[in-house]
Amino acid sequence: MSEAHKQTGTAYSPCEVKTFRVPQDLCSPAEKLKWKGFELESGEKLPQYHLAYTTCGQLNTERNNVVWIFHALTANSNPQEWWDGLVGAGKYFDPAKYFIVCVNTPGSCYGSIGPLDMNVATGKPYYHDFPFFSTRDLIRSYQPLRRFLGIEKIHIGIGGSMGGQQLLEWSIEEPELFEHIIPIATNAIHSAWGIAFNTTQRMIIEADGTWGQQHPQAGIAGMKAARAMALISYRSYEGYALKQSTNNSQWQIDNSGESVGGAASYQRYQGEKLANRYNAFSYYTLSKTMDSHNLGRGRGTVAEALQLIRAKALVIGIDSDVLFPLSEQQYLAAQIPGAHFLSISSHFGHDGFLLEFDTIEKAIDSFLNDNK
Ligand SMILES: CC(=O)SCCNC(=O)CCNC(=O)[C@H](O)C(C)(C)COP(=O)(O)OP(=O)(O)OC[C@H]1O[C@@H](n2cnc3c(N)ncnc32)[C@H](O)[C@@H]1OP(=O)(O)O
Ligand SMILES: N[C@@H](CCO)C(=O)O
Repeated sequence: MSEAHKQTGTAYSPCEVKTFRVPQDLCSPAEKLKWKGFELESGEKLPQYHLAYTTCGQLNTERNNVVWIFHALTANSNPQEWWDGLVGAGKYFDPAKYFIVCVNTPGSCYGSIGPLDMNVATGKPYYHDFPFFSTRDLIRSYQPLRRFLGIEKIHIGIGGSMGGQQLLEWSIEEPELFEHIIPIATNAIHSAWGIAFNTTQRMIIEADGTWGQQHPQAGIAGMKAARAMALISYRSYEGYALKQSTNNSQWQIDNSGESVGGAASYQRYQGEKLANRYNAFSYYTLSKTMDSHNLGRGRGTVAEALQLIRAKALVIGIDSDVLFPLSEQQYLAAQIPGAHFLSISSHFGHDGFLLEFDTIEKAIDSFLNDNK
């Protein structure tokens, strides 16, 4: 454990976003001495990398109050911003009780090593040459941070979608680390259907004439269209009908025949909304990370890999999720020893894991009480 984390105070500590640099911040001289670069599954070696991470609350003296939250495709390391119904003062994951940790995924644009960072080998930003991180590489990059934070056990690991993929990888890589895991709307291996959606998004970005440029805004129009297309897989027919229908009296078309308002403007707005906070390079590379997800790679079969999990597991699915359908979570629960399965009813489809706070909170609470 690092000197900085030997002091375990009891005072409430709000969320703080920090940067962990490897090898500079490796916690022991022995670890520093052993450092020969971070080897990715691809064989590429990074001489250094950094992670943006958020901690909320404090590690208690027994070191048994850790909640590690994994974010999905486009979020950042602060779950108070995107899981505000579950994380924060007075919420289920209250920093007064738990030491909450969340790391921004490498490849993202929210502080961890990403495509707009400088490549030390060239002195220029990586852009298209950003090294490919698999989901397994992501969790391996978090391991030195865990040691730095003095964490030997994680009481609860939780994450949805790509966050759940990382959680499952880590639960297999270090089976004794997690006491409880709650993978939500996720899978054991990324499906042909999911890869088809992600590949199509990349094709849309590639079709943007600016994509070949070495510029932070390259491919941004493509990314807007890709996001709008992907949103259809993140939501559901019912969700659109509920929120975006234009009834006959309100329905209008402009002179070119384009619908005004409703789903048409919603799709455009959502593309713009992402473009205001993200870049096409991160979106492109992280979609490939998601496609690489395969718990069985190098471990026999997917089923054999899942059977290595030792944590108590609650697997949650969302009944209207067309991207990660319930059959994927039913499979996880059938293979993880002793796992429980719960289907949540929601109109929000896959994105329900970011929106159905009350139901998710009740499910977590009852699971933890039953598994004390
Ligand atoms: C640094 C960061 O910001 S990271 C945190 C944010 N992002 C993440 O965590 C990533 C994961 N989150 C998400 O994917 C999304 O935020 C979700 C799924 C949680 C919710 O999606 P949202 O877009 O917020 O919700 P929703 O689909 O209801 O859309 C609401 C927005 O669309 C707008 N909107 C709704 N209908 C329409 C329409 N017909 N036409 C135009 N705009 C519309 C609303 O005004 C609202 O705009 P606002 O976000 O600027 O206030
Ligand atoms: N809305 C989610 C989609 C993938 O789970 C995100 O942007 O992270």
